[in-house]
Amino acid sequence: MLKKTFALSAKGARDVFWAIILTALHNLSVMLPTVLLLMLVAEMLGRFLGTQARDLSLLFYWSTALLLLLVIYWVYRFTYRKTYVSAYEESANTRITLAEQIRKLPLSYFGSKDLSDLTSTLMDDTATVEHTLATSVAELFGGIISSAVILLTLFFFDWRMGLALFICLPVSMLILLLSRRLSSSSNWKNRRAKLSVSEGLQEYLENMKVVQSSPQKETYRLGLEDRIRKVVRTSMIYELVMGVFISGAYNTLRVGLGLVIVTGSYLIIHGEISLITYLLFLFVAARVYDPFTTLFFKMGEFFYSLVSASRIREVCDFPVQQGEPEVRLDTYDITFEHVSFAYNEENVINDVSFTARQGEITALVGPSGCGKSTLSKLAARFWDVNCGRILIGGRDIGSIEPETLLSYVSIVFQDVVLFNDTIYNNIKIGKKDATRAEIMAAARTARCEEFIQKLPQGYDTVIGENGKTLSGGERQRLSIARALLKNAPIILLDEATASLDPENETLIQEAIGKLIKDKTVLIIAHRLRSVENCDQIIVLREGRIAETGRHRELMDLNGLYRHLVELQRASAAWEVGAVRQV
Ligand SMILES: Nc1ncnc2c1ncn2[C@@H]1O[C@H](COP(=O)(O)OP(=O)(O)OP(=O)(O)O)[C@@H](O)[C@H]1O
Repeated sequence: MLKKTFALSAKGARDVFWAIILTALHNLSVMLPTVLLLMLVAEMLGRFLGTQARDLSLLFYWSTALLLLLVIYWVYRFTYRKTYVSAYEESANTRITLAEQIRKLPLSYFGSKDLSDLTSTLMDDTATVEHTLATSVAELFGGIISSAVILLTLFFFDWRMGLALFICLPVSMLILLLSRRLSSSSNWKNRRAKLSVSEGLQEYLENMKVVQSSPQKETYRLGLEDRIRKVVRTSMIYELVMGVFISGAYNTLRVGLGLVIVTGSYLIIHGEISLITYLLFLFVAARVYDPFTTLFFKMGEFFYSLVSASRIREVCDFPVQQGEPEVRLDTYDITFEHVSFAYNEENVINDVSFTARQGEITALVGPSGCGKSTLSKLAARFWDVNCGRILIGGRDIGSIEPETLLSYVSIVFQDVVLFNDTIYNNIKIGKKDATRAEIMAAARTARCEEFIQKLPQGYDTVIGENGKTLSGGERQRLSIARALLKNAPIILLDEATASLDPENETLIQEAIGKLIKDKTVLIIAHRLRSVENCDQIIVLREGRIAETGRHRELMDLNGLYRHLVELQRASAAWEVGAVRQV
C-alpha cells in the first residue's frame, strides 16, 4: 500500500517498512526508562512504608538504565538511517526513474503538460515526498504500532484505565481522516495555483524582450501578480481548514490525559487500583501521546505530500510507447498507408498514402499548417498514428521501440535543440563513440569550421543555453553537422536551410547531396525552388494529398503546386521599397 501511495521503488518500500518497525521499537524503548523509574518508585515506597528491607541497592537500576540507554541509542541510530538516509536515497531514485520515464513518454504527453509542471513534479513533488518520508511516515505508522502494543500491555494491567487513556485516540484519528476529505479540494486548488505561478514566471522570463517592448506589459505584470495573490489566498484557506481540524484532533487527544486522572482518582478512592498502577498510567499518558502530537502538526504537510505522490504516480503510470528493441532494418523505404492522425479531436492528417523510397528525395510541400511537419514527425514515431500504419523497410514502426527506430533516423528540424555544452559535445551527440577527427570532418562538411575557428576556445567553446551565443544559421549548421556525423539511413529535414544565407545554403546543399546518397530523405521546404530537383513531391492541402509527382509534372497539372510556385515567384520580386509605391 505504501509503495503505491508514495510511488516508491521496491527497495524504498522495504526501507519505509523497516523504518516503521524501528520507529515503533524506538517509541517502545523510550517508554522503558519510565517503567524502570516506576519500579524504583515502587521499591522506595515499599521501604518507606516498611513493607520491604531498608537497604536499597541501586546497582541493578544503574546497570539497567545504562543498558536501556545503549538500546535506545542503537535503535535510534538504525531508525535514523532507515528513515532519513533512505528517504534521501529514495527521492534520488524517484528523480532518476521519473527522468527515465519522461524520456520514454510519447510527445503527445508533452502536448498536454506544461514544461514547468513536469519540472515541478521532478523537483518539488519529489522533495515534498522525501520530506514526508523522512519526517512523518515512519512516525505516523510506527506511532500507531507502538501505541497498539502499549495499549494491549496497559489493558493487561487495568482495562478501565487503558480505555480512559486510549478512547480519545481513534476519535482524534477520525477527525484527521475527515480533515483529509474536506481539505482535499483546497489542497489541489492550492497546488494548481502554485503551478500557474511557475508557468507564468517561466513565460515571463522567456518572453521578457516581448513583454518589455509591449504596451501591454502592465497588464501582463498585473496578471502575474494576480496569480501570485491567488496562491496566498488558496494557501490560507488550506491552512485554515487544516488548522481547525488539527487543533480539534490535538485537543481531543489531550482529553485522554484528563480522563486518566479522573478515572484513576475514582478507582484509587474506591481502592480498585494501587498507587503504582495510577502513577504508571500517568507517566505513560504524559509520553504516549508525544509521537501523535508532533505528528498532528505535520498532518497538513502529510496530506500535501499525498497530492505530490499522486502527481508522481501520474507520470510514472503514463503508458510509454512499446516496441521491440532488437530490430534490424535492412531496407529503408518509408511507406505511409492510409494514415490519419489528430493531435486533439480533429484530424490534421487524413488518409495519407505514399512511399518515400530509399535513395530518393521526397519533398513535402503545401500551405502553412497543412501537416508537413506532422507527417515527418509521425515517420520518427514522435506520435503514433490514429489510423493506418507507417512502414519502414516493410516493418510497421509501431512495433519498433522508439529509441531503436531513432537510431536509423537523422533529424534536422526548424527548432534546433542544442545543449549548454561545448561545440564539440553538441556535435558528438550524433554518434557517441565518434573520434575528434570524425567530429571535425562533419563540422567542416556542414560549413561550421569558419565560425568555430573564430570562437575563443574553438571546438571547446561552451555555447550557452540552447546555443544562445550563436546565430540562427550557425545553430542550424551545427545540427546539420550532428546529422552528418550520425550518418543514419533515413534523413528527415524540416526547413533545413531556413536560416542560411544564399552562399551558405548552396554549400550546405552540396554537403547534404553527399550525405543522402542511397538514403531515404523526407524533406520539408517552404521555398519551392529548393525542391525542384526532388524525385517526388507530395503536395498537401489540409492534411490530405492534393497532388504528387515531379516538379515538371506538377507544373503541367496547373493545380495547387503551380499556384504556390507562382505565389513564391511573385513574393521573390517583392521589395521593401515597393510598399512606399503602393
Ligand atoms: N503539438 C500540436 N498540438 C496540437 N496541434 C498541433 C500541434 N502541432 C501542430 N498542430 C496543428 O496541426 C496542423 C498541422 O501542423 P504542421 O506543423 O504539421 O503543419 P506544417 O504544414 O508543417 O506548417 P508550417 O509549414 O507552418 O510549419 C496545424 O493546424 C497545427 O496547428
